Amino acid sequence: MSKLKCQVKIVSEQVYLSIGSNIGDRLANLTQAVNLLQADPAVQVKAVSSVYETQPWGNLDQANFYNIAVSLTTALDPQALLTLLHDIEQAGHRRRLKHWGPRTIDLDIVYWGDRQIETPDLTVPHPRASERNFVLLPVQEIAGHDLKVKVQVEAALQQKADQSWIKKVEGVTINYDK
Ligand SMILES: Nc1ncnc2c1ncn2[C@@H]1O[C@H](COP(=O)(O)OP(=O)(O)OP(=O)(O)O)[C@@H](O)[C@H]1O
Ligand SMILES: Nc1nc2c(c(=O)[nH]1)N=C(CO)CN2
Repeated sequence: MSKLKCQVKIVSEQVYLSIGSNIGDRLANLTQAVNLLQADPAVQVKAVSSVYETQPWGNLDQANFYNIAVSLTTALDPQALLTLLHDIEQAGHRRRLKHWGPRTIDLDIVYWGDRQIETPDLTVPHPRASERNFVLLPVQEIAGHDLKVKVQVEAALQQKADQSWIKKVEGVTINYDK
């Protein structure tokens, strides 16, 4: 009798990232980050939102951002994904100079399915996501049939906590290697 080979790949629930840039070529910085995510064999990018130009949040005295949301599944655990995000920030020459200050690239984990994660260096859902239009609106765009995320985002938007402006950049998309 021939042996039946069965390959099981364990993937996560849907993970949502928020990615932002306000130094240098913002579109190129975002595109590089998505390509580096997709290049990791343990990551499968599922959707990328439109590119949004957004008013700086928290520290108004800096250039406008480009922001996107990305959904993905991954075989990495949360800590390992955070390490990958930090590696991608380093590849994008991210400098940690000022709290909520200008940056070439910034990647945050917004939601991980409906999991609550609390470790010394990782809190999910992201503790400030619900206060940020630049996170909520791009995530809402790609939530699709993900009802749990849709409900969370809509509840946060109804609170209207964030008055800052956000607008879609027309005619621009993130081109990544699918
Ligand atoms: N959900 C999360 N996603 C990404 N980083 C997180 C998260 N929760 C906690 N952290 C921790 O936050 C640290 C600081 O992150 P970072 O310098 O990008 O903050 P920030 O983007 O300036 O501010 P904010 O956290 O308000 O977006 C990271 O090194 C990471 O350990
Ligand atoms: N518009 C906008 N403002 C911000 C952003 C960002 O990505 N977009 N990131 C911050 C720190 O995470 C602080 N402020």
